[in-house]
Amino acid sequence: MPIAKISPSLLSGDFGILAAECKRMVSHGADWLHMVISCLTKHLNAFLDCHMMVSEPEKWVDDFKKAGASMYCFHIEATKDASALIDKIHEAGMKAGVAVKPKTPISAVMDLGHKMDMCLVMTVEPGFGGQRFIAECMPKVKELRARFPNLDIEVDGGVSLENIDAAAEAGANVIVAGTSIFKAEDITGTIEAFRAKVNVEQDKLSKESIAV
Ligand SMILES: O=C(CO)[C@H](O)[C@H](O)COP(=O)(O)O
Repeated sequence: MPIAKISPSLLSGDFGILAAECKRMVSHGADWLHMVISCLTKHLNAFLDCHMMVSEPEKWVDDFKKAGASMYCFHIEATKDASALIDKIHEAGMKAGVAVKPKTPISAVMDLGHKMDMCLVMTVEPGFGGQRFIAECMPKVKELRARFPNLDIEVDGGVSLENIDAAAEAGANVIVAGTSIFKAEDITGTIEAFRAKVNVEQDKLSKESIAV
């Protein structure tokens, strides 16, 4: 049962982020959650980016904070008041991420651009690893990056060496990868290739914004 993915990211320093996939954990109850996240924080000094693929994301904020989560990323489709939920997450002392499913227009989160710490643009339907990267989501990343040059933008789902160029060129700077990392012959080399591509594109974007 995969519960954590390594995400090479600009946010992350040398270790990468551990993006906990919280749908399965939540289904096992709060004790299981505390066990897994507390255990990770005990043994790893990593930024814990928790992607909450759950309904009623408001319910889990305090439990995740207690367990040691660094970022609480909820789905825009799962809440009626995203702005209030971001406030609640910040008050609890975590960073707030907002995830958008492939069919949800990016306009759904544009008003939150100055408030959220990260936007996760899903590149597969949430559910399971090993799906095909949906390249049609890249214009959403591009639009978000054009409007918010300093926002962390994450992509998650089917990301691999074949499509990292498209994601990085669109402006994504936080990469979640499961299959392409864990099935790679050279895991370190694959993470380094992701990181290098993201860094090159982020440098280009920051030079462009200075020039404007
Ligand atoms: O969150 C997920 C789907 O909901 C997966 O974990 C995500 O798609 C990453 O896995 P892979 O890189 O194998 O696609």
